[in-house]
Amino acid sequence: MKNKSLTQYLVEQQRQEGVVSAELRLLIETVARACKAISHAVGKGALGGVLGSLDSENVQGEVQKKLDVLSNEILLDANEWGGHLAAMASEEMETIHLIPNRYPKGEYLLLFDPLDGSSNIDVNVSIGTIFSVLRAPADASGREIEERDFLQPGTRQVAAGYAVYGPQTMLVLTVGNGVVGFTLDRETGAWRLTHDDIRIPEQTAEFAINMSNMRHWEMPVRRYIHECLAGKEGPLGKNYNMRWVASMVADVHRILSRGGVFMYPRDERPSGKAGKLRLMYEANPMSFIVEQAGGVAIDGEHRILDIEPTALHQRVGVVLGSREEVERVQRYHREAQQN
Ligand SMILES: O=P(O)(O)OC[C@H]1O[C@](O)(COP(=O)(O)O)[C@@H](O)[C@@H]1O
Repeated sequence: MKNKSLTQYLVEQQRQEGVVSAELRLLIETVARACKAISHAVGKGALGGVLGSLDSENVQGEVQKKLDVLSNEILLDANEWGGHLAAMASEEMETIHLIPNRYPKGEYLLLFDPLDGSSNIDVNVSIGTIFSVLRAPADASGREIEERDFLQPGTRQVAAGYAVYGPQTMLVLTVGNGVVGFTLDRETGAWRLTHDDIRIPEQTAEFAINMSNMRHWEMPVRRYIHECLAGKEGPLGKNYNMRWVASMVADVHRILSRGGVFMYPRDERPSGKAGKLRLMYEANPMSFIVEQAGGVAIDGEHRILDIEPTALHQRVGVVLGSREEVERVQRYHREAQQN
């Protein structure tokens, strides 16, 4: 049977489930089109002159890669004029991006990490784009959108997704009605539904963490990883495998495909306490997807989606994936507090 297109899927969600408005459908299709353009740029690599770094740094103080900036521009240009957005925010921009006055405004706010896993760009390893969609607050109508309008907990997201640029280009999406995956047909340029109702297995024996930071992790995470490393002879009674791509998109995609636990924990140093990953455009969209696929996502102790954001570029600890393992880490945090 022919695989459904992204448009067909969204129209069905609009008609049958009522979870997607016409404006949200346009928004998601526009983001998907932009991801297709980013995928083309990524695919050209050195032939397109897109590899390497620029002299600039982003708001996080990280050196910007050419593809970071290009992907950011592709997403801004694609989403400015359609009339579906009130404003955008990006990892690559210090402050929010208002829709220019020459274009009509819509009711949604779009946040994105245009190219996640930048350190993998030049070495031809999977990278991705992450996005999150919120509604502009009702009291924002008739006035200019401000940064505080974006500071909503992840539970308010109406859609979230990522594109992974790997051996295949895929778009994984939730509109709050489960998780689905589309594969880009490179011959026709269409997104085709290939992964219906993605579910994360509850149990796993695979973890993903940057082991080089072990000395900085908070104690409950150290305890958990020590137990994983102890294998069959240890308290967990099974041998674990480890994977770390260093692109959150690729690591989370593997976990959605075959289970596992992904961790970028808070650390013990005062300077690093909050973690590395960004709440609004990395942790929140991924947590929404993971929960919709039956998994769990916490900052160590608390559900990530319940966090009340205080800043656009806020960082957060992340432990997400298969239910049993994530709940174990959470339990270790509780036990550490009781002692
Ligand atoms: O290099 P590290 O410390 O292992 O960090 C890898 C993590 O950083 C990230 O790449 C985020 O950084 P960028 O958004 O700058 O690419 C995550 O995708 C990944 O999980």
